[in-house]
Amino acid sequence: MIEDLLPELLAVGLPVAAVVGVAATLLVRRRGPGGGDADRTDRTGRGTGTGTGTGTSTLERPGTAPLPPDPAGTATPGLADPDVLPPPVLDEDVLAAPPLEVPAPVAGRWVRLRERLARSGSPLGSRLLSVLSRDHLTEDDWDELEETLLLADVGAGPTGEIVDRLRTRVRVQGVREPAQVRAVLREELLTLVDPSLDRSLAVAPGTSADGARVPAVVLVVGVNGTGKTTTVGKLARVLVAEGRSVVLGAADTFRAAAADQLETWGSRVGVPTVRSDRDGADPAAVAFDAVRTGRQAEVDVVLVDTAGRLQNKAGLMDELGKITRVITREAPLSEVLLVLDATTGQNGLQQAKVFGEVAGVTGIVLTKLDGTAKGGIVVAVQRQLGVPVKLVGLGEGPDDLAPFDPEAFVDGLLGA
Ligand SMILES: Nc1nc2c(ncn2[C@@H]2O[C@H](COP(=O)(O)OP(=O)(O)OP(=O)(O)O)[C@@H](O)[C@H]2O)c(=O)[nH]1
Repeated sequence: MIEDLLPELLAVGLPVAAVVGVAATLLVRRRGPGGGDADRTDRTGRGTGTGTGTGTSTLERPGTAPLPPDPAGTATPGLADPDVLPPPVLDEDVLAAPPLEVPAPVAGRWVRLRERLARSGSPLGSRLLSVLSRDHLTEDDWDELEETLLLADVGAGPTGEIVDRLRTRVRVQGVREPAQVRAVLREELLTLVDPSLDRSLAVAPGTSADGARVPAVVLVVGVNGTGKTTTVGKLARVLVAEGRSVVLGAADTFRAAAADQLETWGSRVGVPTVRSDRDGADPAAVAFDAVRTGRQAEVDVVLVDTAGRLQNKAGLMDELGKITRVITREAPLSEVLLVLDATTGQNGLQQAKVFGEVAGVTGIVLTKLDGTAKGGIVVAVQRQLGVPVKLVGLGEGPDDLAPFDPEAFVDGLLGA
C-alpha cells in the first residue's frame, strides 16, 4: 500500500524539502554577524524587550514581519516536534529578501576622504602652504595666515598658538625650502589636532553593578539634521565589519520616518532594531527597551539614535537627561557621541558646549567633512569640549564613516 504511494510522496515531498532548505539557508544568512544574537532574543521574532517601558516597542528582526501578539505565550514553534508545523517562513518576502551586505573594511577609508577633501576646494593646509612658501614673509603675510586659520574655524586661541610657533620656527630655524616648510606646517597642524588623545570607541561589553554581562551602550545625540540616524546606521556597519553583534534603538520618536530609516540601515547588515509602534512614544522608554533587549540577547553593542534637538530648548534637553538616566538603570553608558555637522562652523561649538553639559559627551562625530574645506572645526571643538573627535563622516555612502586619524587628516588638509 505504502509502496504504491511512494512515487507520489516523493514527487510532493522533495520539492517541499528543497524549498524548506533554501528558506532556512536564507534565514541563517540574513542573520549574519550579530544576527545569531538577534536569534537568541526570541524565536517568535518579537524579541525579549517587550513589556518594559512603553510596553509597545517591538524588535524588528531584519526582513521578517513581526508576528501577531501571543498573549498566551505559547507561540514558540516546536520545530523538533513532528506534530507541529514549522512557522510560515516560506513567504515571498523571505525568499525575495536581498542577501546581507558585507560592509567595506574600515582600513583604507581615509584614502577616499583625501580624494573628497581635494575635490571640495582648496584645503586649509594648501592655502597655508602657499603663504608660508613666499620668499620674505611680511606682517601682511602673517596676517593672511592668521585670517586663513580663523576662516577655517580653527578658533582664536589655537590660531594664535600656531601662528606664534610658526613665526618662531621660520625665524629661528630659517625654514625656507618648500619641503622644510611643508614638514614644519605638518608637524604644527598635527600638534593642534593632538594625536595623543584617546580616540578609541568604548564598544566592549561590560559588567553591571550586579555582576551581569551588559552590552556597551552608545547614545547618539545632536541638533536636527546633523546626520545622527545616518551615523548610527554607518556605525552599525563598522561594528558588524569588526565582527560585533549589535542592536539598534530607535529613540528618535519625533521624526516619523526615523525609525524606518534606522531599520533599513540595520536590515542591510542583519542588525535588529527596537522601536515603538507609536509615533511620539516616550524616547526614554524605547531607549530602555533597546538596552534591555540587547542585554537579554547578550549582544556586544546597543546603539541608540535620538531625535534632533536644539541646545537652547530646555524641555528637549531635559528629555535627553531623562534618556541617559533611564538607560543607566539597565547598563552604564559607554559612549555619548555628539554628532556635529562640519559645515556649520562656529555654531557647532555652542551646541557642543550645551550637549556636553547635559549628556556628558565622550566623543564627537564630525559629519559632512566631505562638504567643506574647513577642517579647523576639528581643533576648535576638541578644545571647546575637551573630548576628541572619534569618527568622521566622509559622504552619504553606507561606508563613508571612518575612525578619526589625525595624521591622515592633516595629510588630507595638506593635499598630500
Ligand atoms: N555629504 C554627507 N552627507 C551626510 C553625512 N552624514 C549624513 N549626511 C546626510 O545628512 C542628511 C541628514 O541625515 P540624518 O541622518 O537624517 O540626520 P539626523 O541628524 O538623524 O536628522 P534629525 O533626526 O532630523 O535630527 C542626510 O541626507 C544624510 O545623507 C556625511 O558625512 N556626508
